[in-house]
Amino acid sequence: MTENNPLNALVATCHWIGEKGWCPATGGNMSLRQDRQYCLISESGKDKGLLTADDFLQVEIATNHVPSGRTPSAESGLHTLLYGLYPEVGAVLHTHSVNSTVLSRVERSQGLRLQGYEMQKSLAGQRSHLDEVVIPIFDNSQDIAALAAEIAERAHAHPLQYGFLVRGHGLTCWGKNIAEARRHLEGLEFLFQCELQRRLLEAK
Ligand SMILES: CSCCC(=O)C(=O)COP(=O)(O)O
Ligand SMILES: [Zn+2]
Repeated sequence: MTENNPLNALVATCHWIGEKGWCPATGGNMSLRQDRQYCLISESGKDKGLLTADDFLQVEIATNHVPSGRTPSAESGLHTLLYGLYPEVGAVLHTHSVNSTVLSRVERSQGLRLQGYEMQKSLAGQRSHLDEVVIPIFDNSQDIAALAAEIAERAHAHPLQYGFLVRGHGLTCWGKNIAEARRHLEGLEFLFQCELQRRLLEAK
């Protein structure tokens, strides 16, 4: 996967996500930072496994203004929140996998604790399975502005890393570029599957 053309790399990543089955129907949304002021976000209501470059709309990070007048993702406010909070974030991927949807409901606290997995090292800066990685969980809301405000509030107390879950909804994860966002997505999805299976087996 080349990032000589980041938009092409993002489109290829969307197709890969579609093949994985992590964005059924019209679920999910994806974006790419253009610069400090603007990002490109997928258009609302499309099958994200079939996106083309024309399906990405420019959105102003500070205001959510869309110069084209078209309709970007209903969850654009979560993407622009991340770009606004963290200048190092270069790409954001939001998916609706079965594992992220179920695990975020089974885990009733405000964070999913992952520990003991070698694959934690797929996440930037993680060096040992002995360390604990906590993926925050937020209750789902149809009010994206309110959800973004809640996430921002928690992020000020505990800076966000890698991704967060929205309960019964899915995963939003990111990276400094598309390759890193994609690695975080694949790593987290693997960890979610392991954790769900572990809980199922240990409950017997
Ligand atoms: C059946 S998808 C419900 C909306 C959603 O959660 C999502 O991720 C897709 O919304 P978008 O506006 O980005 O198409
Ligand atoms: Zn969603």
